[in-house]
Amino acid sequence: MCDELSHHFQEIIKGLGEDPSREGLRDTPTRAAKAMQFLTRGYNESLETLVNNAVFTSDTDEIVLVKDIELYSMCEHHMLPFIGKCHIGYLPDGKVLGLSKFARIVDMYARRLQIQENLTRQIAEAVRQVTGAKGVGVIIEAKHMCMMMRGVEKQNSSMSTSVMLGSFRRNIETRQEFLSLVRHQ
Ligand SMILES: Nc1nc2c(ncn2[C@@H]2O[C@H](COP(=O)(O)OP(=O)(O)OP(=O)(O)O)[C@@H](O)[C@H]2O)c(=O)[nH]1
Ligand SMILES: [Zn+2]
Repeated sequence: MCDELSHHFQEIIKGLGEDPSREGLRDTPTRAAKAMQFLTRGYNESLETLVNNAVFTSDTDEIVLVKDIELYSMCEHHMLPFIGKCHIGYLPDGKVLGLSKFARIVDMYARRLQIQENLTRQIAEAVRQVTGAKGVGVIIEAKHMCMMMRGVEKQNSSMSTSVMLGSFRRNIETRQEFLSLVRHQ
């Protein structure tokens, strides 16, 4: 797989009019193939393995918030990075998830070719599936290199996306509490 990717990167380098045999580029196809595999390693992960049964019984009945989880993803339109942070809140229903697992879930979906809206939904649905929570809210704020380095070249705009499930969707007070926790905590 890496060999095949590496071959394609060599062709890309040639297509750009560069000489893939010059010293600085000699190992670049292999490096680039490895880097790209790293950046999309989420395809090789599964929710079950990642969670590793780290779901614990708890009678907490307040919103749990995990804020400012940094994320690095690749837009599926240009294969350029988008970079930002993710906030996840949930209202447990007898079970809580190991803290680190939220960041692992974010990475599993972020490390793929993505659009931000789908990424947000996939994270929310995974958290709901794993915890059986009464409600889940996910917000992502990100900057897209395809809008900054090329195209419209806007350096200061960012995109916010959110997905609210269960009580976060139905109950305005729960949703407001989540939003104010994200803003103020
Ligand atoms: N909704 C959404 N759009 C995205 C995301 N990442 C990139 N895009 C957009 O995908 C669109 C692709 O538009 P096209 O017109 O097909 O491609 P393009 O000619 O390269 O577009 P420009 O970026 O406007 O130059 C652009 O508007 C991008 O800004 C994302 O995560 N969500
Ligand atoms: Zn893009």
